[in-house]
Amino acid sequence: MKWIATTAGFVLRIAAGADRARLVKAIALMGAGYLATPLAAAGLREFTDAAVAGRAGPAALAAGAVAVLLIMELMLGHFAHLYYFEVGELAESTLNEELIAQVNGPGSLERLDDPAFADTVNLVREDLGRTRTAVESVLQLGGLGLQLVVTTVLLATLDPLLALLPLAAVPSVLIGRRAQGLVERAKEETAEHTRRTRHLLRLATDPASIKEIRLFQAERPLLDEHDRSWRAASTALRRAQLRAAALNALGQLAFAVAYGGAVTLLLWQAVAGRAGAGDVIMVIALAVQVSAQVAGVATLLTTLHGTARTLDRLTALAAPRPAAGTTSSAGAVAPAGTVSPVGTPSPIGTPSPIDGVSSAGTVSATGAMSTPGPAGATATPALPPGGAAARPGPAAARARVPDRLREGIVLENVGFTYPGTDRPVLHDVSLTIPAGGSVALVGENGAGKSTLVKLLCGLYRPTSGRVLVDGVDLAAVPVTDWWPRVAALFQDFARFELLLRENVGTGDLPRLADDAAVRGAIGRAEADPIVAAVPGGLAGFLGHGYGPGTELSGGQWQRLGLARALMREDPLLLVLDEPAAALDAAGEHALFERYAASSGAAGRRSGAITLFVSHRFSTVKMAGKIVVLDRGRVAEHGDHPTLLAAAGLYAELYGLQARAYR
Ligand SMILES: Nc1ncnc2c1ncn2[C@@H]1O[C@H](COP(=O)(O)OP(=O)(O)OP(=O)(O)O)[C@@H](O)[C@H]1O
Repeated sequence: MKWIATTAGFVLRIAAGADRARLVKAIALMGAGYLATPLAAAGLREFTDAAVAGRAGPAALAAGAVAVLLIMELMLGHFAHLYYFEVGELAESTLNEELIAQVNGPGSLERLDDPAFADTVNLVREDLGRTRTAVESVLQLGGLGLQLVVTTVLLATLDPLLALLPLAAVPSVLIGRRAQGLVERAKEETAEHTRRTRHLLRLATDPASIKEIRLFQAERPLLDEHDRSWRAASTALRRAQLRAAALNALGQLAFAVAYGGAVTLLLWQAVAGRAGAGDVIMVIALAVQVSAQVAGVATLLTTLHGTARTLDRLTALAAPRPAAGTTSSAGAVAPAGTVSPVGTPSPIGTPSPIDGVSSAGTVSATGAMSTPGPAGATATPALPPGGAAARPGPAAARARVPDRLREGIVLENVGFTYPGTDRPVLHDVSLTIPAGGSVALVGENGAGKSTLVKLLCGLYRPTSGRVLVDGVDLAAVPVTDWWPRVAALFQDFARFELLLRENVGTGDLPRLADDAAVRGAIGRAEADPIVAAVPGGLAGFLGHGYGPGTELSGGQWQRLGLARALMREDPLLLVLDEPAAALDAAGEHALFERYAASSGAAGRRSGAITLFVSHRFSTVKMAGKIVVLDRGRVAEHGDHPTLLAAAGLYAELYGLQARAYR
């Protein structure tokens, strides 16, 4: 039964944190309302005895008291509801924030790749919608507890044996809990089917995918698959719910027998002359209340049990989790300082491998940083076998991100396996990207370009090897220090359906409302025509998702994504993962020429590195260094003339594209 106190305590703490004054008022009103019910039964006894004895005055007084108590029961519950409803909404918002923090904590990308984590997030997201009910349940449970005590005392005054009546509730409560456990387990077991069903539904209704579904005439197979998933989930759930209902009925039956016994006992005493008419009326009224109270407690406990499960899931989200894959060092990460939902020392607050200081040390001891060659680039000498052992010991202090890059970024034997998989997608990547340089990553689909980009951005951590920024191991730097120095446009960039100003300004939150800064970034991305075309300009709403906004074309969304990436004026690393994929060829060329000029200036100013991924070789050849990835390995690197002369994979890919354009 400890879980009841733990869960109720948690819910009350969250509710008090949301609005203590309202919570106190709700408790007071609710307590008085619940107390009124058994007292009304006692009033009925007085009324009956006085009426039977022909005492009109006391009978009228008792009748008035009963009326007032019944009005209190109705009214106070209603007013309490107004208070706890608002408190519940605020508590839900608090828990939503907790969930958002869990899902968006540093390193969370790795965890979202884990299907079990994703399932738990889905379940919690659904459960949190019932937080208001949880607050209500806890208050009602308290009220019912109070009622039960008063009812038991009143019953005991008639016959001590009757005090045992509430005990008859215990089996039904325990059975009810077991029944709820069955349903919850079924929910967990079917979570994957439920997730798939939702995904298929989203696919079938999302304007972005519906075009392809229509064109490929995939509605039927999609619907069939949706039906199969839905059936698999709902059949198992229905079975569990039927079993739970049967168990609940069994519990209620046990209580019904006890109830009948109590009324019979009092009737027998009345026949024997040991009890009056008022006593019989009171026991009938109270026993009915006990029945309702017990049923209420059982229902509320099952609701609370659901809440306890939600807490377990929230705690599970916060718990460090061994990374999937083979030897990943990446662990579960959550924002520091968060408090465990159940009030126990939180795994959330413990230093995590990605935002704490790792044992990898602070400064590269390998001397691997090489000076830029004529093409502005040199390969990093690979570490000898056992190179990891040459690392410095545990860092004495948190490593710092340099203010400006003097040397550059070095990848040292970097390997990577996505969590939840066992197939490495990067193998032994060793590279030097000199400060101020511009690098193009090329390679066939699935070669690992975007993965490398994510590692450089600190969104994932290498499974093996290191990423060094001016000799500082990124693993030793809190990622939240690194991220402000990175600007990026990802291949799957976000479409923020917000105001145009917000869509772009999000790239540098402190300057979100700085129109000059936003316009500057828009200018650098050559996105001014979009601002002119959107009614309201910067204050215009984008997308149809949440209001009457302007829908943009794919290329226009990407331009704004680029502007967002260019909001940060002083990044050490600017990453553009296929920034021109949705742009026309002229647009791409103009963009890169302009972009190369400004990135050159940034490189001279702060040593900033520009890294872009592109499949268009007319763009790629502008880069100071080109890195060719082939199935997760660096196949070759160098500048355009060097790679052409080498007549390797680059020359082959370049030749193919050049011929296609001839
Ligand atoms: N989140 C993920 N979980 C598991 N595997 C992934 C994930 N993202 C990518 N992969 C796998 O990693 C490999 C490299 O993917 P990546 O996106 O880095 O390739 P890419 O070179 O950027 O390809 P493209 O040119 O198509 O964008 C692919 O085999 C892909 O299936």
